[in-house]
Amino acid sequence: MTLDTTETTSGAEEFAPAKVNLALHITGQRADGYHLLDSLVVFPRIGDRLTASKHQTAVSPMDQPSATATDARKALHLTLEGPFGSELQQTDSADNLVIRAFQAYCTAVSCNLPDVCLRLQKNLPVASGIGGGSADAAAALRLAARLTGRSLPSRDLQKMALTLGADVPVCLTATPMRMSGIGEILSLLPPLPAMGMVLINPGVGVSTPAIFKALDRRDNPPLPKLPPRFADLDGLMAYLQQTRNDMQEAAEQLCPAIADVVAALNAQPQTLLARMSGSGATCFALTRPGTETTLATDLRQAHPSWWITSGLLG
Ligand SMILES: C[C@@](CO)(OP(=O)(O)O)[C@H](O)COP(=O)(O)OP(=O)(O)OC[C@H]1O[C@@H](n2ccc(N)nc2=O)[C@H](O)[C@@H]1O
Ligand SMILES: Nc1ncnc2c1ncn2[C@@H]1O[C@H](COP(=O)(O)OP(=O)(O)O)[C@@H](O)[C@H]1O
Repeated sequence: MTLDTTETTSGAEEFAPAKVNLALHITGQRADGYHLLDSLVVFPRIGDRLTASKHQTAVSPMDQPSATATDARKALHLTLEGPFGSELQQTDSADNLVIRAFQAYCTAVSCNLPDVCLRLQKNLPVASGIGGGSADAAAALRLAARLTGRSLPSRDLQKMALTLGADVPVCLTATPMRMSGIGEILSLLPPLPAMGMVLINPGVGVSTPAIFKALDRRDNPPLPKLPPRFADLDGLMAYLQQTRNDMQEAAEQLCPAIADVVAALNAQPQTLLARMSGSGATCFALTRPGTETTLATDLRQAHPSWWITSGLLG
């Protein structure tokens, strides 16, 4: 995917695509408790948007943001908008991964924080297995690099990303990757065929550490050997059928709605593969390109309370 980075009259913008684990094998555990993964990660054109604009001294009542959080100590202002913005409002803005990433970057390049207002359009559900916070952190690192005009060697940037979260390094690439270690070892995948994707969250937040803790096994086999290329979408599906999400069973036990989502996706003719992403509760279906919209529409009618969205991959 080409990352959508724009300069507009209102400022600079970074797209923060969702991270979807097409397969997630848990292969071990480090002495510090972190789990070793072997995962195929992709980035649909579905995500948050982070914008930086020059400080405005006066804001008319019409322009008042839906929710505003200010990091007073450092003069970085973060406005939270969009369908899930208010959920993050309860958290201190200094803990928001956008602010943490900005601060970490500016410290590393020995720059003052740029005098900008940050605006996060939060379209992705929070704590939902699609790395919304990690995607935002990665977008903030990219934006900080643009605004300060100072770059970091890629090895240092990846190291910094890992301190913000195990999923942040892969989100920095926003490119289909095989991810291993605890998230820091990344390798390119063979080119993937075009496909559609539907994401569904049943409206339940799931705690990543809680699901890791609840796992029955931590020594599962790694991913099967990847072919040099996938002939077509059917070839990719045949490969993915041999893979799993090793967190899904534990997540379904703690959050039974996940099994309902996967069953609802599997009952639709457009679905080629349905599975949970990350530690849940968001699940995805892969479809032939063009059929993802009807799948999303059909399920929205049957399950109006679920968050359902669709997009293309590749
Ligand atoms: C499970 C995955 C799969 O992609 O996705 P999500 O469900 O978060 O989307 C990730 O490994 C999550 O990465 P991320 O959400 O960045 O995790 P972090 O903030 O670094 O860690 C949160 C907590 O999860 C546990 N953790 C995380 C990563 C890992 N490889 N092993 C772990 O045991 C640790 O208990 C840690 O304290
Ligand atoms: N910008 C952000 N977006 C989402 N979550 C954030 C953000 N900043 C901090 N967080 C915190 O990070 C945690 C993990 O969020 P998230 O990345 O959405 O989870 P997941 O990786 O499971 O999808 C949440 O509990 C949330 O409080």
